[in-house]
Amino acid sequence: MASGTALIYDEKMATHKLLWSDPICDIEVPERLSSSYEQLKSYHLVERCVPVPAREGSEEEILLVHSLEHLEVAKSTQTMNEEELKRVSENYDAFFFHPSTYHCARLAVGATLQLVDAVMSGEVRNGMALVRPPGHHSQRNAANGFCLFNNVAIAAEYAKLKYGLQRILIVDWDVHHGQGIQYIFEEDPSVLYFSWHRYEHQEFWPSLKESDYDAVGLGKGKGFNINLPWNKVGMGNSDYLAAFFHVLLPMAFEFDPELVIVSSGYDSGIGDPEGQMNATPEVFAHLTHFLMQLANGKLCVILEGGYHLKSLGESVCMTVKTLLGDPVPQITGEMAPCLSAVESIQNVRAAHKPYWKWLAYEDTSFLQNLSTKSHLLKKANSNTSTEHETKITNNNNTVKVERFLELHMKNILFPVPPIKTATIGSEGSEHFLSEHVQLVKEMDKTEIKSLVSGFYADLVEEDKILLSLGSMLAILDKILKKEVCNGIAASPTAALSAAVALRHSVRFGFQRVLCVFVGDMQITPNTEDGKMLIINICEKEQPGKTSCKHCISLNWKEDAEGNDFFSAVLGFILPVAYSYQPNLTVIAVGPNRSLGISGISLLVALLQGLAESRIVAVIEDTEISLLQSVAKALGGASTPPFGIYVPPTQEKVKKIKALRDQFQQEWKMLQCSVKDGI
Ligand SMILES: COCC(O)(O)CCCCCNCCCN
Ligand SMILES: [Zn+2]
Repeated sequence: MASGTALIYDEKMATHKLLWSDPICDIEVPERLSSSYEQLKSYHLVERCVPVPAREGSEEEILLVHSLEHLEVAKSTQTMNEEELKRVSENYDAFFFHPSTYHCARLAVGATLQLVDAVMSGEVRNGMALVRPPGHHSQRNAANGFCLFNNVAIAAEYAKLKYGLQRILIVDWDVHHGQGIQYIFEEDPSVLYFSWHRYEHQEFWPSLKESDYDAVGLGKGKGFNINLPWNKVGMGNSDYLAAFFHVLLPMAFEFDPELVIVSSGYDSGIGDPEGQMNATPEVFAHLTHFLMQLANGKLCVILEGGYHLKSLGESVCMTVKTLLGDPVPQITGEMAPCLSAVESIQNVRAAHKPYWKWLAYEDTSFLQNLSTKSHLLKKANSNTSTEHETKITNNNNTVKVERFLELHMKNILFPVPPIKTATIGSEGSEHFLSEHVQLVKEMDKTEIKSLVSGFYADLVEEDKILLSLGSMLAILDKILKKEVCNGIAASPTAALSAAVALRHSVRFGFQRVLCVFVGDMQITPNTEDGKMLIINICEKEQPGKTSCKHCISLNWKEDAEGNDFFSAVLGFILPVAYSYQPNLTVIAVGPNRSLGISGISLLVALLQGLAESRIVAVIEDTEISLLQSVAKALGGASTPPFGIYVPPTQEKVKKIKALRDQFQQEWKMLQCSVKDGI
């Protein structure tokens, strides 16, 4: 498994600039690149990356996507004077040429391809290319929206040709629709293109009908083009996360890409004049973290838009920090997607139902009365601004946004704990030690007894159990004191250890502890005070135990063939966990687990997006291979293979839907459809 993060930057790409006055293009300034790079330096992130030089993309590489005519026109501008440059620019929508534009655009293509090579060759695991001019609007025969050559589209064609790839995922989180990419791949089933974009019912540029949710691809490409339109401004962290949980991630895991390329525009971030959205920089750490679990971690992030320099710089730093494997910062804001976002999510899921196994049993009955429904929604949306809208209006005064960004940025980049994972060097633990893991000295018996005597003392009759509790507590203490990021403890009684860990953490002062317990949970601590949230994944209904807000049991028996657990992880566990906003996560695996190792490892990897990646794993000491796989997931040494994808059965989809209906008022990140009767 490759390691390391590439950073590709060449200051020559800052030469391209607007020579005349043009209120549309004047936001695409050279400082976008230089200030992002300076910000990375100021957070000491440049030195932690593997520097990879840019190069000029060759004409042949550019012709993978563009016409010879387009190339020739671009080439001819190098010797033009300002008058001629202005004239040729006027042939395009929102584009400007400078004498250096052609050279810069070739560097942008070359930088992107250098990143693809570095990742595909295994020289690095992932990386980011800071490039301009950007690419996702440019088309076979036209420049458009500040873009001359389509860097990301060329990269996908290049990767297919050079590495024989058959499944490439492009995620476009820029706030504009990358219509260029859509046109290039809309009949191509080997490239899955996902874009969200400000749309406002086709009001917002480029105001295309084909940017709406029902543009699903053409011919063999049907189902491989995903458009998620934002019909209101002010979308925030919860809307973006909901889009990942309920649309992109289930598609991505079913597609199982061999490479992930991000059209990484940050104009979808707070403060940006183009996007007018509310999402804060740390959301890009979460989005990046999710995509790192795909394609064995092979992830290429390519800069597109982003025009508020401070917001852009912070978001770039959040992205690179996460690519480097640092803990993911706590997400801020109310975890509740707005009505308009949920409506778009519901629409795009319905549009894609015919093309995806995970959507086979999607309830699209709302389409029947869509005519009245969408009319009602539009009417409702037009005269009543949702909470987001009001926020954005009073956010509009840039002073407030600037102030927010100043304050917000200070405390984001918290000190990274030096050690990632702690465990006890007890017998048998040598299997799951890896270079990231630090041995923690055992607690002595008296100390343990005092700690444990408070509760469950009667349960602790044997020394063996006492010792294992001591080990777990020694590890847990390191995490609670933030000396390490996460830890793993083997235990003869996982249920008891988990219960002790929960109680100890709450007594230590952690107010919201999430516990995901896989298997039979003999002891269920009292969760009335909301300081714990327990999700118990077990094979069968526990008699007489009904789920409540803070103690949910999810009956799931994994399919024999492979991993069908995605829909539960993505559609239920993560949305509930993100709604709860825990500041510590305990994942425990007891006897009679009903999940496979790959499902549990994927869950551990994804749960690292919570609580600044603070996780303690408590696992039955007989589960040697599970201990190894979870230790790898915690150490970040490798993304656990998530096994063979198996779509959920109708019965399981119904089970998730029933739980979602039961809890979506409490845990609002579960919402992915507009309830009947607006
Ligand atoms: C990859 O390009 C990055 C980008 O998507 O941010 C470019 C935005 C172009 C925005 C053009 N606005 C035209 C308004 C016309 N009334
Ligand atoms: Zn954009």
